[in-house]
Amino acid sequence: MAEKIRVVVIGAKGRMGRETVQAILKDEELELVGAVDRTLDGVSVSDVLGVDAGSVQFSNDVEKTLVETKPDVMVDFTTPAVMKGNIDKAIQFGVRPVVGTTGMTPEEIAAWDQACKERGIGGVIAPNFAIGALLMMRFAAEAARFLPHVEIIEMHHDQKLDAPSGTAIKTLELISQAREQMGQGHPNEHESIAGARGGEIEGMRVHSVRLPGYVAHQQVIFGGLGQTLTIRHDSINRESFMPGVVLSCKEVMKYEGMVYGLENLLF
Ligand SMILES: NC(=O)C1=CN([C@@H]2O[C@H](COP(=O)(O)OP(=O)(O)OC[C@H]3O[C@@H](n4cnc5c(N)ncnc54)[C@H](O)[C@@H]3O)[C@@H](O)[C@H]2O)C=CC1
Ligand SMILES: O=C(O)C1=N[C@H](C(=O)O)C[C@H](O)C1
Repeated sequence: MAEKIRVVVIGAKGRMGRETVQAILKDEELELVGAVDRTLDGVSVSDVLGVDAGSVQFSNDVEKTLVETKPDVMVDFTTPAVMKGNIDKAIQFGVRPVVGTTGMTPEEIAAWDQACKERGIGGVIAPNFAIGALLMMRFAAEAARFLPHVEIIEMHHDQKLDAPSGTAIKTLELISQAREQMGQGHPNEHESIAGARGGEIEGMRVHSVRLPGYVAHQQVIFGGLGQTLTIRHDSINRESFMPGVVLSCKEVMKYEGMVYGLENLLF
């Protein structure tokens, strides 16, 4: 049998991290060799997460974990503030980053792409790993060719740090590539409450809702003459992201450079 792909998970005690640990443990081609989270050091992953992770212990030190466990792949589900340093370290040690954490700039992605190529390794940055969300983005880009007036409402749990979501930003990027540059709405519109019209990317408005009860949801709403079209995706739990995470851990072994968007590995 081929050697397993060795994976460490950073942010392993978080909502996405613990789901990822379980998905890796279930997959026959992947091996969990390390788990990192902020406050945990030398504590059994099995004990903390209630799974059978063998002898793998938590560490609170990304660099030490990368050096000692020599993984092929580092999966990051942490925070916008710490994810960047983790990607830099992974590339420095020749470990392929698979990043779900949102909140990076196009310039940073371009620099990591260059660094991965220089190191001869692949990387994945995926604002959303759920196949339904990728299809939503694809259909939205297609719809924008015919109905170019568009706004997004994204809805997430109230513990999310970044707004708008990485998925909303990626959707608007894909739409702006698909439609002609244009203005939207009334040129003289005025907000009597600041922020009422949401954020703006290339003339398109995005509205972020944060409430308990939500997981991850997005509506892309198009308006045309006498009609509207709404494309909606709902992640009703975090298992929805796992096939994409597992696929990325495998595909990232096969190329060089940083891929931004799982659609580039799927479609
Ligand atoms: N790409 C995708 O499909 C998805 C992406 N996300 C993104 O993933 C990120 C994480 O989301 P959640 O799991 O919901 O957050 P969370 O808050 O539940 O988990 C983050 C974890 O990172 C740990 N952490 C923070 N600083 C750390 C450090 N310096 N070193 C090691 N660990 C550290 C925290 O202790 C926590 O356990 C967010 O940016 C979110 O937007 C979430 C869901 C899906
Ligand atoms: O924080 C989350 O939960 C999610 N974050 C990602 C994003 O910002 O788009 C992906 C998904 O929406 C869940």
